[in-house]
Amino acid sequence: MGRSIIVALDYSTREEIRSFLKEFQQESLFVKVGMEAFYQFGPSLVEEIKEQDHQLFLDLKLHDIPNTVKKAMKGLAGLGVDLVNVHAAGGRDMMQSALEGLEAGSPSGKNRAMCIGVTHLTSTSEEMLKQELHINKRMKDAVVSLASLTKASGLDGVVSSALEVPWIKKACGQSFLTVTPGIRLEGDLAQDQKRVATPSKARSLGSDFIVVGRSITAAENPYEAYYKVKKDWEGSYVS
Ligand SMILES: O=c1ccn([C@@H]2O[C@H](COP(=O)(O)O)[C@@H](O)[C@H]2O)c(=O)[nH]1
Repeated sequence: MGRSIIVALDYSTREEIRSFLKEFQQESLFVKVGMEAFYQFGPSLVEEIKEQDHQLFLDLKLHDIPNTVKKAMKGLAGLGVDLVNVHAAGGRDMMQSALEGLEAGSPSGKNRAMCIGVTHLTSTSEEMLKQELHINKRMKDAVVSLASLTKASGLDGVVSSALEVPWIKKACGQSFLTVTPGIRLEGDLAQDQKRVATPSKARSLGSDFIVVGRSITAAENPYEAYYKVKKDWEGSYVS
């Protein structure tokens, strides 16, 4: 898996998802289906996207007891997605069970999907970490602590903000994947995101994947916005 942009398909209708993807018939994208789309449109949406040869991150952030997560992951593995995730706060047993379920459910002859752990959501601020979650650590230390647990549990990487990537790579190694949402083009509103970076900043900090939703999907012309993000991420226009 090379460094790339993952487009969050957070649309409220299936038609909007279809018309976005229609613009990219000549190009294979890496897209993300999250709770909003999956809970409405289900596995058939995943199948439809995979048939178009796009890579797919199914972002359902599983967080439950180990047995439940193992069985849920076994079911998701059958969908043939490329990347799945769990909340690292579920702990080592839960994360290892997720991997067991993923391996058990993967189509025979195919590699299992990559599995990553969500550290602290990019909508969490330093203040919220202390005041609401009662974690008396700096954000970077709290994120590295969950990243190290994720690595020790055998997962392939983490979700964090781009701002913590250098510390994660230092603690967990360069090949440990960092998938970073909270991406905004210069001048875009952060909205509910608290730990944000531009695509070029994320790249310079070492992110492997940036996850971009509203800067693309809510733009007047999402197709052009995708290439604007790509230009900032790669440093040159590729179309
Ligand atoms: O910590 C996290 C984990 C996941 N997300 C998801 O990424 C996208 C970001 O959307 P934007 O519109 O670019 O803000 C969204 O699907 C989230 O569920 C995240 O933002 N932070």
